[in-house]
Order: sequence, then C-alpha cells, then structure tokens
Amino acid sequence: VMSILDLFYCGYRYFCTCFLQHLHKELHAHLNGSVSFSTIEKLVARKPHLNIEHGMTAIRSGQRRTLDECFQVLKVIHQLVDTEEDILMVAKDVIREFAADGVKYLELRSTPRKEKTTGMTKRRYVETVIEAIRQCKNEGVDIEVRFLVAVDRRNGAEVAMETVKLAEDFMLSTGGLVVGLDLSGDPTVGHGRDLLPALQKAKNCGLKLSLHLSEVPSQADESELLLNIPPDRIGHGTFLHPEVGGSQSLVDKVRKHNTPLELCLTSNVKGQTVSSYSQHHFLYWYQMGHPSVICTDDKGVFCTDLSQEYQLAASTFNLSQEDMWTLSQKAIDCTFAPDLQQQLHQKWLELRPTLFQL
Ligand SMILES: CNc1ncnc2c1ncn2[C@@H]1O[C@H](COP(=O)(O)O)[C@@H](O)[C@H]1O
Ligand SMILES: [Zn+2]
Repeated sequence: VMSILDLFYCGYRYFCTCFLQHLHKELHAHLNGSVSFSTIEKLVARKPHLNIEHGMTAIRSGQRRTLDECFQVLKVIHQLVDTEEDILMVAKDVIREFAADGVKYLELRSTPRKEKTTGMTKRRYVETVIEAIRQCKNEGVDIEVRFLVAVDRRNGAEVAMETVKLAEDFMLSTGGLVVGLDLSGDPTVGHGRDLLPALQKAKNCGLKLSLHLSEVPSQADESELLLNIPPDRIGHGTFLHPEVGGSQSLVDKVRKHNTPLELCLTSNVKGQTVSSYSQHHFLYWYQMGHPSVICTDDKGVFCTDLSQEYQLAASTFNLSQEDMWTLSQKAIDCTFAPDLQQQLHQKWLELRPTLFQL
C-alpha cells in the first residue's frame, strides 16, 4: 500500500525526471565504466568462455563496495571489451544511452588499451572511439560528443608521456573531437609527481586537463602539487577541504583558479569514499558558489544515469527547480568545447520556458 508520502515522492521523481530530461551535460564519464546491462549481455554472448555474469560487472542499488573492489569490477569489463568491434559497439551504445537520457553534450574519457591477443593497438583504440562518435553523429543521434584521452596512473610516467603524445596527435587530426587529457586510475597507486612532466606537456600543447584529485584521503601532497599546473577541471576532489583532512591551502588554490569540480554522488557513496549522500562534498562547494558539475563517473558499474544523479542532488540538498536549472546551465561554461558553448547556452534558453511550464 502506498502512503501519501510515497505518492508524493513518486510524483516528485516523475516531475524531476521530466523537468531534467532535457537539459543535461555529462562531463565525467569513463567509457568502460559506462557500459549498460544490455551491452554487457551482448558482450557476454560474444565471449561465453569467460564465464562472466552480471553480478560481476555492476554494483546494484543498496550495494556498497570498497574503491578497490570497484577497480576489480572495471577489470572484468576490460576482459569483455578487448577488440575493435567491442569498442565500437560499446562506445556507440554508451553515446546513444546518454542521448536517450537527455544529455545534449557529452565528454567521454577512456584509457587507450593495447591487447596482444586480439591485435588491438592504442592508436586503433582511439580511432575506434572517434569512429563511434562520427557514426552516431551521422545517424542523427542528438548529442555533441567530445573525447578525453585518459592516462591510467597505475601505468607510470613513461606510458603517461606516450599517451600525451597520442592525445596530441589526435587533437590535431580529429578536427577538435579530442579536447583533453584525463588522469584517472587507482588513486592509491603511484604519485602524481612522476606524472607531472607528462601533464605539463599536455597542458602546453593545448589539451585541456581534467585530473582526478584527492579521491582518497592520502593524496593531499599530490593535490597540492598538481593544482599548481593548474588543471582545467577536477574529478571528485572528495578530500580537498579541511573538514575531511584536506587543507585551506588546497581550497584556496582551487578557488583562485576557479577550477570546476566534477562531482559523482552515487560513485562516491557506492565506492565508500563518502559515507552517505547527505555527507557528500557537493554541499561544501555548492554553498560556496564554486562551479560544480554533477556527473555519473561510471553509469554502468554504479547503475545510474545523469537524470538520477540530478534527482539525488535535488532531493538530498533540497534544490529547487530554479537551482537545478542554474546548476545545469552553469555546467556549460565548464565544458572543454568553447566553440559549442554559445550554441548550448542558446539551446538552454530556448528550452527554459517549456520546462517551467511542466
Ligand atoms: C570509481 N572511481 C574512479 N577513480 C579513478 N579512476 C577511475 C574510476 N572509475 C573509472 N576509472 C578509470 O576508468 C577506467 C575504466 O574506463 P576506460 O577503460 O578508461 O574506458 C578504469 O580502469 C580507471 O582507470
Ligand atoms: Zn572518474
């Protein structure tokens, strides 16, 4: 039996979904972490010998894992996605799914991978993702997509430098589809100081930098160092502020450059770096008026989508429609595609009256 409150909540959810369905931008999405159940099913059918089941590729509602276990899940997905055909299918599915969720602008990021057994090279990996973006565009999927080449910190300085060179090549050859570099991977492995030359080189050649910073508590020194570059956006930044063991000096650096944060509520709660939604650092930065963008991180692994993340932020922090509208609109200025910002602003203004009539 449904109580009045349940009914109210359903109505509210429905309302939010409708309201928000049209105004998304996603700026922090790892390709292989974004693979949906239905795509996993297709991959499993291609590779039955791997004996991989659903429970191994996603963390369902109410489940929590350690961050380390999240990386194990991502490794299972990597086993399933090891050919060019897989990458093409996965990237196209993910782009279509974001579009179906109302995302009009998407920045995908992914780590170029070489697979000896299938002959996939890092260069072909990136080319295939670019091909997927082009095919979706040609098929009329209503979404603008840009790509960030990702550096996995676990692979060290030399690979990081190679990856930057690859990203630079593709930035120049794709007519602006490759816009930047992401630093990600298990935050407990390695130190950013070793990656600094590669990151600096990327910045100098015109790639935009989005760095996962202070995703775990032990990274204050590293963040202090990497914030000097400075990056163009920060992934998570969960432990930057003094209340959680960061420092005022870190906050001051972020504020000085007005560096936007990419915030992923479900990812942080399911990965247990944040104890509950209400404890999420969204509130700290939001109350300060600091540019913050709601993102999914790994929508497949964490069983979420961008509408749901916006709803969670709204219900957890009591945001009004107007607040959400503004949050979504401000994200436009945080994208790495300045050529599209005016067009996106225009789209948002045109949609605004239709949304508020709902
Ligand atoms: C949960 N928090 C996280 N923190 C840090 N890095 C993460 C991550 N989630 C995903 N990745 C990074 O993205 C890769 C998978 O997508 P791609 O193979 O690149 O498409 C992971 O291997 C990791 O390097
Ligand atoms: Zn991430």
